Amino acid sequence: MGRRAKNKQEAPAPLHATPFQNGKKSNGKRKADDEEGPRPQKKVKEFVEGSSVKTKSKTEGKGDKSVKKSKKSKTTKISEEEEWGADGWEDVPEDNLATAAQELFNDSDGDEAHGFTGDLQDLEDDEFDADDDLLRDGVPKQELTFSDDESEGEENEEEKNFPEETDSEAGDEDDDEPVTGKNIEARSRALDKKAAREAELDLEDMEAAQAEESDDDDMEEDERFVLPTAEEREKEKTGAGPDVRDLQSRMQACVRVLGKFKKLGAGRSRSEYIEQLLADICSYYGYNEFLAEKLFSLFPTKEAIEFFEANEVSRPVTIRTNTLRTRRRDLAQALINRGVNLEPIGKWTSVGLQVFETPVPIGATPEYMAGHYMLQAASSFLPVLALDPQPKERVLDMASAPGGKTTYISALMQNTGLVFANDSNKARTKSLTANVHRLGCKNVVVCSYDGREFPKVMGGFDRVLLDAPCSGTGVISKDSSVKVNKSDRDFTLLAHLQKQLILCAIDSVDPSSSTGGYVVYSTCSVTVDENEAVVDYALRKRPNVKLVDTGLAFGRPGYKSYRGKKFDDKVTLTRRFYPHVHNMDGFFVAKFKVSKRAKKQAEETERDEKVGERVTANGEEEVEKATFEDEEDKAIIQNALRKQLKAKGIRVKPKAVAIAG
Ligand SMILES: C[S@@+](CC[C@H](N)C(=O)[O-])C[C@H]1O[C@@H](n2cnc3c(N)ncnc32)[C@H](O)[C@@H]1O
Repeated sequence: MGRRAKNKQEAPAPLHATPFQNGKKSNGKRKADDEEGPRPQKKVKEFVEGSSVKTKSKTEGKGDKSVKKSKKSKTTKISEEEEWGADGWEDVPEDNLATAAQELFNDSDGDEAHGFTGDLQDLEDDEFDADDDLLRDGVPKQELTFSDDESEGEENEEEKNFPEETDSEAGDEDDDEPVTGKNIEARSRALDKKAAREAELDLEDMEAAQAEESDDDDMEEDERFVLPTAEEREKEKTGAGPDVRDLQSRMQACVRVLGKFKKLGAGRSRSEYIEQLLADICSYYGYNEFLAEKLFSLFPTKEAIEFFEANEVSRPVTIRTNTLRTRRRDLAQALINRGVNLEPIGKWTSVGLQVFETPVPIGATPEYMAGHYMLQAASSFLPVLALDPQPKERVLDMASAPGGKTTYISALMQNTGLVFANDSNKARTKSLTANVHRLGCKNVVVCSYDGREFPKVMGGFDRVLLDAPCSGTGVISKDSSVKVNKSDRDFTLLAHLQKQLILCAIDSVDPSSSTGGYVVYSTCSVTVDENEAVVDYALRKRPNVKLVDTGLAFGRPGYKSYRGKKFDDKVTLTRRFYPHVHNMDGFFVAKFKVSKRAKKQAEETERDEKVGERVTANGEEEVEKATFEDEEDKAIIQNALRKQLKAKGIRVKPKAVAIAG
């Protein structure tokens, strides 16, 4: 069994077993899987002075050819995104691209490599002939067949040449045989079948494990785990900290006890075990206590550990075909010819490809430079699929930089209509503009306003996407700084901003749009404060909107209640995506239909907005003005305006500073 089926993002795809599954090591079959092929990079932990943790990749420095982000790229990304959380990795830093491109095409003109936005054909014919020949040497030109490309309406000759596979043929597919244009579709089907067989085996394994577990019960009763005493814990803190293995087995033991508390509780309270487990999670994975607890409380105990484990593993490298420039089959063919090992992501997307190995930098191939694809996390396709933009519509992407979703929206609209790509961060609109040009999106207007200024700036949109600034708790595997740099206050402020933005997004929609009238709200965070609580707030503040089905084929329903706070029943229509369940970044998607406001409703909303109520991140109700006319909002908006003016090189009067006392 090769790595591909294992990493394949068929949804919902189970990730590898974690060391904590069933409180036991992963089963033999999974181990065999692991041994056969590379897997997402696991970070190895080094415990330094008790609780602080350093992480490094096992494959670091080994010359591994599998795709991974360079250290430089990671650092740049973190600094760019630390404020708002990473979202996918659409914004491959331009510097990296330029260097990588130059490495790949030493003969080509650096400026052209930067600025080229034309058609690949031009590149192939002119500058890159020699290099392409080199790259193509030894890789015979292959033919490729995809039947599900959205750009294709008719069945073509090539497809007819591939008869349906029988089960046995699919099963006999050899994983080590190279992927070719001809066999890629068959391989994909075979892998689907293998995955299904695997799932069956998993079930059998699980049943066997459960049976084994009950046999073990007597033994477990004899070997009840005893929590360390307060002194022992203190000693651990002041000393060198527990050994990694001891930590692991203590966590396993706590999970096991909490799973069968009545039997194994050993006279201690549940909260004592939870406290110990949380302390160990902080030491082992390197989270601050606040975030560890916040994330832990989202899941049942065993699943929480699976979530934390999945955050230690890189997500698969995925790209989105830009159908404005090419078709997926042609793109796959071109990349395969360069030696790239790839496969369609899954049935739910007709434009996504998953890259397993590549001998060339995937962010600097001629196809990349010519805008044939976007480096884009699979999760980042989802809000756009939910938005479902139609040709000729007027769409607002309210927080759009660096443009992964904007360019997808533009492609789905087939370069017709208008997409307003807004982002309040002027600096980030540079990479947005670059991507818009590279991908040949001609229906996009880039602008830079604070999203809360809409619809005053502009309204009447058929659809609005609010891919909101968030804490990034869904993308910890890409940006581990989130583990330690988020506090309670950050979540309160973010939720406040998200609530303001979502109302503006709703108010920017034309409720009488004949084709649309939708808002999609998404975040790359998994916390309830930033997701269900925001959606619930919008439903209460805008009685003219209702939640509708996202149309996404997978994902878990949103929480109906959380920590004593009950949300609107329809919140279950929202979708949550998790690294440990779907093998993609943690993500949240909600879709609203906006209707006309009844006059009475409009008046009520207006009144409400003057003295409304706000739900804080902790679920407490607070009285506040919901209009953006209160002092706090004014200050924020003023500040944003000052920044914008400064960025435009306009001199701004210094702020009046109140001097206390
Ligand atoms: C999650 S990222 C968006 C990613 C983008 N949708 C994509 O797919 O490439 C959130 C963005 O919100 C922007 N942002 C933060 N506050 C904003 C505001 N008040 N109004 C508009 N944009 C804002 C940030 O600059 C950031 O680029």
